Amino acid sequence: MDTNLDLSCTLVIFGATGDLTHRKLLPAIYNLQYQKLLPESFIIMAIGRKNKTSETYREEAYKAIKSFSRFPMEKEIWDDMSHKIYYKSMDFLENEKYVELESSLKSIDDKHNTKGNRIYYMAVAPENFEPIIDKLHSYVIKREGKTWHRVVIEKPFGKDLESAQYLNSKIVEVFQEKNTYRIDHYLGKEMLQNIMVLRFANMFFEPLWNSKYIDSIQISSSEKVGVEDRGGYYEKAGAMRDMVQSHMLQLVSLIGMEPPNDLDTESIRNEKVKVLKALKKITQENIEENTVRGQYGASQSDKESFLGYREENRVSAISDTETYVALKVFIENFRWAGVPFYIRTGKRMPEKSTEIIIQFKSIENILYFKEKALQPNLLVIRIQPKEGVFFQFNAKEPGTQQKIIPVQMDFCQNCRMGINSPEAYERLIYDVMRGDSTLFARWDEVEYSWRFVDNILEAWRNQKPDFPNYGAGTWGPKEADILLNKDKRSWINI
Ligand SMILES: NC(=O)C1=CN([C@@H]2O[C@H](COP(=O)(O)OP(=O)(O)OC[C@H]3O[C@@H](n4cnc5c(N)ncnc54)[C@H](OP(=O)(O)O)[C@@H]3O)[C@@H](O)[C@H]2O)C=CC1
Ligand SMILES: O=C1O[C@H](COP(=O)(O)O)[C@@H](O)[C@H](O)[C@H]1O
Repeated sequence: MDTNLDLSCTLVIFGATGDLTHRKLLPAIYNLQYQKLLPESFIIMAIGRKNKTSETYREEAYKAIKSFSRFPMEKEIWDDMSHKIYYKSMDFLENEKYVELESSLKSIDDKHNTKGNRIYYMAVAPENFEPIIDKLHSYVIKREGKTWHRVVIEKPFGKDLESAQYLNSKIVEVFQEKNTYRIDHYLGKEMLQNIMVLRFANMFFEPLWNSKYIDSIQISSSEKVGVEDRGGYYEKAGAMRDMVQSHMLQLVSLIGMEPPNDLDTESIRNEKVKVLKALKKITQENIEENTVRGQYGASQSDKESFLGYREENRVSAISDTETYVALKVFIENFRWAGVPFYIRTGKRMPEKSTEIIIQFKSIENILYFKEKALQPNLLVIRIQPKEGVFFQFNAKEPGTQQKIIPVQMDFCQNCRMGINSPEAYERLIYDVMRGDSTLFARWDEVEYSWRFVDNILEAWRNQKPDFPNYGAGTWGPKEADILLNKDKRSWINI
């Protein structure tokens, strides 16, 4: 990466009054400013529908950053940043507003010497991605000299394969692939970036990373929160589109991929996409034995009481939107033949946690046959909230008796003094400025994820689920336990 790159640009945020901008984007930008990573000519053009002045928007941004930033709010840093934030109120479905927008952006370019470079960030509902890009094409974007125009598309990228293909066809009319950043913020998380390092920089993992030594893999991402106030969006998405199509399948790719020839963007993406192409199809014929879906219902205990998904979000009383998914997935290639990848994700679970558990095969118990069955070795990659690596192995319990017990080595990355891991969005926004798309999804990754997910959604459409089927604050429907019990395994909660 060229460290002398000129990062001058205007970041145009569509949806700047929304939840994502407040909780993630503004704090991430402040954190970059805090670390002195932003150039003098870095400007934010915040766009929302609500009527407000740049001054009132700055006050709102200040509060958001104060609440959500990992670095403390410091006057000097905020002063440096705040006067470079502009707000424009516009309905982004109105054509003439784009003429005004271009004129505002032009005067910002001239005043702040941004060189005309721009990032258009789509922090808006998915159905608005295409109309905005279309209008930018007609009224705003002009390719001139060395200036660059990049687009960041939030997820979900489409609602199925067909809509994703359509959206992509519209994007390529305006932006080259190298200027298109399909964001999956999980890829910006520290421990996801660490997966390749763990696998390919350690002699004791890579030789064992295959079906000969690995029994099964569990990838779990649980959230304590419910759908909160995103019911309008979520009702059309569900956990499958919201989490599995993007984040969970990215985790599968990183765990399953072959070593790339090189660490450049395309070599890594080439290997990831091969995993997605090799996923065994789940269709009507095998849906029962490979999938479980759930929706949380109301629950009450001494400590807490929760509304069910339907009441909490005021959606249809017969909504069949899933807030929980568990899958058994196979990668049909030489390395992974026969190794199940169990995936689960859900809202309103007992805790917030994302982790990957690699369960190794049990050793032939020839020597220690008097023992109860020896515990399998486990390698746990902790993504969040604790970041680190945990390894479980067998050892002799101290004492006069021969007793073997599982013991653990636990490396906690974010417990180490002085480590305050960057938020995913910090890294990702910085990468867009630097023109590095390694941690973003290439079109074919999105395409093959949809191919896999669409088959499941199609099969589910043919059956009416019996929802709600798990209580808020529990680990999901009992069928998810049965999914593993049938294979003589169970979910591991470390
Ligand atoms: N929130 C999150 O944690 C995450 C969100 N995402 C994705 O980010 C995107 C944004 O999500 P989120 O911030 O939650 O959504 P919100 O509903 O909170 O925000 C939507 C934004 O779009 C603006 N808007 C809507 N319609 C118009 C219009 N016609 N003209 C101008 N502005 C309009 C709203 O402006 P106004 O309020 O002024 O009406 C608001 O700024 C989505 O694609 C979502 O899937 C992805 C990961 C996490
Ligand atoms: O993309 C999304 O991710 C969040 C979970 O992200 P995390 O970084 O907090 O694990 C999820 O809540 C949201 O529904 C989804 O759109």
